Amino acid sequence: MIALPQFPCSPSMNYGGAGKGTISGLVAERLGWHLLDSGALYRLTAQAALKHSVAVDDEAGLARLAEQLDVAFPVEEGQPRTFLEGEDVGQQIRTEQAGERASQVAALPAVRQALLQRQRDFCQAPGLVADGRDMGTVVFPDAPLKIF
Ligand SMILES: Nc1ncnc2c1ncn2[C@@H]1O[C@H](COP(=O)(O)OP(=O)(O)O)[C@@H](O)[C@H]1O
Ligand SMILES: Nc1ccn([C@@H]2O[C@H](COP(=O)(O)OP(=O)(O)O)[C@@H](O)[C@H]2O)c(=O)n1
Repeated sequence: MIALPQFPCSPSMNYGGAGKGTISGLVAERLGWHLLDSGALYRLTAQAALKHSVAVDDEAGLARLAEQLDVAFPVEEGQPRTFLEGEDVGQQIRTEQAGERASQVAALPAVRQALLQRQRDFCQAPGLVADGRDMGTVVFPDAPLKIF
């Protein structure tokens, strides 16, 4: 982790429920680095679709939503929060149903393409811990450390 490019990224990939989100958060906190929970972006895209009545099979409409997604991940009183268009949706996007909708929108290539640059934009100094299945292969192929 010393021979790093300008803005190092450490993607982690794993199966759902294995604890990768928890570990990623702890590592980012310990290093004082940024954190990308890529799954949250897919969950938020699905949530935005629900809010704006865009069908889960409307690939072009979903890609537009993903491109324009108004999201924020502030930490308030030590707690990470997830905002969509100014509304705290942290609870709503964590339900099983929200996860299923996220998987549906994540299967659409145009949505994945739309979220690609947004995810790369998270890679800022002093570094980024990026959590998600395609972090090391597609989003940050040059990451100096990949944990599978
Ligand atoms: N080391 C651990 N020991 C016990 N429970 C854990 C540990 N890491 C994570 N968990 C719990 O397991 C569940 C899934 O963890 P999470 O980090 O969301 O997994 P993933 O990101 O791989 O889907 C959460 O409820 C979390 O609190
Ligand atoms: N990098 C990523 C992250 C999530 N996803 C999708 O988004 C869903 C929600 O991601 P998550 O990380 O919150 O959930 P789990 O992987 O823990 O189920 C996943 O089930 C995948 O379908 C993806 O396709 N690519």
